[in-house]
Amino acid sequence: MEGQRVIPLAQYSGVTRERFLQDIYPLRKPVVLKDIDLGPCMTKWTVDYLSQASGNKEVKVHVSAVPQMDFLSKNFLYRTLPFDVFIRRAAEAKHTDYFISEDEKYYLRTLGEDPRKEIADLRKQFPLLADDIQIPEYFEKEQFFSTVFRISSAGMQLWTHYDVMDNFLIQVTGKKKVVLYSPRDAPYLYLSGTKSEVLDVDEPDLKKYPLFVKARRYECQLNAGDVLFIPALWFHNVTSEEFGVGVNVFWKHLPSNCYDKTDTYGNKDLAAASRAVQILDRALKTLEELPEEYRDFYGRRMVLRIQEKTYSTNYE
Ligand SMILES: O=C(O)CCC(=O)C(=O)O
Ligand SMILES: [Fe+2]
Repeated sequence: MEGQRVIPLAQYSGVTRERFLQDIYPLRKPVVLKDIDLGPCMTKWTVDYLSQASGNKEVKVHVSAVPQMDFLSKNFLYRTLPFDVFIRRAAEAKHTDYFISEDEKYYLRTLGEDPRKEIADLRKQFPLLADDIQIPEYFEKEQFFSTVFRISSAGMQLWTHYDVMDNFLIQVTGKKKVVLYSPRDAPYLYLSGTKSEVLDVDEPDLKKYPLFVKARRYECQLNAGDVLFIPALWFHNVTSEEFGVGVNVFWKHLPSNCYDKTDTYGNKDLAAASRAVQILDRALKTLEELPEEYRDFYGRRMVLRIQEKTYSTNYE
């Protein structure tokens, strides 16, 4: 976007668990951690090796004719492929076998065996490969939620969204550009559930999304070996500049009973948040019983009350 200010993320090198927990985690801001020992995956995870290690495991992938995936127009397909076929296609620019076109793009976000009930865990779904990666466990064992493969073709862009768990996005191979927005800027992102309708964050349609200019754009480049800490609720938009293999680990920042028990992706709103939204919907339905003049009056007063009671004064 013309002239928009970009706020670079802070970067730290060789951060230990102790330092992370003391100095970085409490700030609840995204940061890039460099030079962390991620284990043998850093040299081992070539296309050939990945294909051989877990080749015949079936994976469900996103396939798109264009690099910018669009959840509104659904310009992508879901297809199932053996892991080795998927890896080869994601790594090549032109395909001889394809679903849509010879330059279609691929994206994999791994799931549990039964995606509705089971949570993604590399140790269960890819045990051989899981041994190659040393996940920075800068949280208690009980807080662990999931480990997810994020593998994409060069150019692929994933829409802006938030997740409800804390997250380390570990870039093992390839390069990514990640654009982030604070949870505070949610009012400017035109949300549809957990996703932003502003798909093109570089050239947004400002006639359609005029408030988007107010969203402060944080940005980082992830190179092989980098780990991005994404706190829960921080929006992220990810573009793979090269074919690359990433793994992300979600963990629970709050006590387990705060989360939705049916959440297998790490992106269902907290149980109390969903309940509050339902109650608000009922209040809105009730306000419809009033004539416009009164609805407006009580509506404005309720907004004020919500602001007074919920907004944090802890602004930067
Ligand atoms: O890197 C990607 O492909 C997306 C990462 C992401 O959305 C996440 O880790 O929550
Ligand atoms: Fe995410």
